[in-house]
Amino acid sequence: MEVLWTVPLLLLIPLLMWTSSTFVFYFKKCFYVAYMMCLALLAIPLCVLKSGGRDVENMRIIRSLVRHVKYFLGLRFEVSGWEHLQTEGPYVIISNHQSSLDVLGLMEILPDRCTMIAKKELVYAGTVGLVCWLGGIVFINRKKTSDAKSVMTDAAKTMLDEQIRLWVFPEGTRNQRGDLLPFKKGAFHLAVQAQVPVIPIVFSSYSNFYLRKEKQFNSGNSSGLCSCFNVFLCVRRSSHAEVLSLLRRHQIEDPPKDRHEGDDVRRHHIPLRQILQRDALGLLEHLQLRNPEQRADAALNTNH
Ligand SMILES: CCCCCCCCCCCCCCCC(=O)SCCNC(=O)CCNC(=O)[C@H](O)C(C)(C)COP(=O)(O)OP(=O)(O)OC[C@H]1O[C@@H](n2cnc3c(N)ncnc32)[C@H](O)[C@@H]1OP(=O)(O)O
Ligand SMILES: CCCCCCCC/C=C\CCCCCCCC(=O)OC[C@@H](O)COP(=O)(O)O
Repeated sequence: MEVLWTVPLLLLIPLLMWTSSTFVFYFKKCFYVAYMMCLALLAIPLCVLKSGGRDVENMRIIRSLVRHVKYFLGLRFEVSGWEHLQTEGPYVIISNHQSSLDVLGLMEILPDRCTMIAKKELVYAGTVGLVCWLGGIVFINRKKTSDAKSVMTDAAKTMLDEQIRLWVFPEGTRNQRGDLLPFKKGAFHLAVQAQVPVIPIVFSSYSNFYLRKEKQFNSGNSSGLCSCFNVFLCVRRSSHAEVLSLLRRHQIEDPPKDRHEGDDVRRHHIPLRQILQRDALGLLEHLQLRNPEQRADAALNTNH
């Protein structure tokens, strides 16, 4: 009896996938969340066996478990600028944040001994939350600046003591408007306090295949094999000397002279944002030149 119901239901899914883009959107999103939850369930014992608990080394396991998920969603990555990540010691990575799908791009290039700063709510996300904790993710309470600041100050120390790299989304929230939100300052304080380089990474706009409001999660590729998901990652390493010279070039106040004065990093986010925008634009132009049919209109806008 149950079989009689199951068969048409199973047939209904491909039919809806074929006919309704909204269904495809929800199906892919649900699949993504459910599958990540299952992968996390698998990752938990592996992490505990490997490290006995919370440890940034667990990110290797998480990374290798997550990397194939893109194939199920029909996504593909193109990465440029790898060489800038091949740098010794700790650094802060900053990148734009469009969606929870960023996790896939992040895991694609995640360097060893690198973990993230995340909102504290994520730790309650079931098995995914537990895995985040096991992977050494630093959780902050965005509603309590003083708490978040002290957690990040501790993180600066841990970075140096344990040679850890930290990935921060300086916009502080997801943003799919095609531009960059004004940066929060924590990532730059972190870099100055730990005296480590900042490496900006730019994910090109997802708008040619993923639109949350319009409920679109397309394959977008006429070949029908998989969607053409071009995430161009522009990785540009900027040492403090570079940041400071940029500050000068933009005629922003004199740069701090040492790490204590360097605590005052209010001004750093401005040139770094420009770097992100300029690099993203450069890459989007490149994308458009190679694939003129693709939209580059969601380029990070330069009017900021
Ligand atoms: C198999 C497995 C499957 C499962 C798979 C697992 C997936 C595993 C991947 C997960 C991936 C996660 C991805 C998460 C993604 C997010 O959760 S994004 C949301 C969380 N991230 C962030 O919020 C970014 C970091 N936030 C910041 O840095 C913010 O600055 C803070 C610290 C929260 C404070 O924010 P705010 O108060 O709103 O604003 P802000 O203007 O920045 O700061 C206020 C003042 O504090 C000062 N300040 C800020 N920070 C500091 C500081 N550290 N020291 C001194 N002063 C500071 C500022 O300078 C400013 O003062 P003024 O200069 O204006 O005088
Ligand atoms: C008890 C169950 C709760 C279920 C919660 C669903 C958990 C999601 C599960 C699988 C997705 C895997 C990737 C998770 C990483 C999500 C990172 C993320 O995107 O966090 C949001 C944060 O950047 C900013 O949040 P807001 O834009 O300010 O809001």
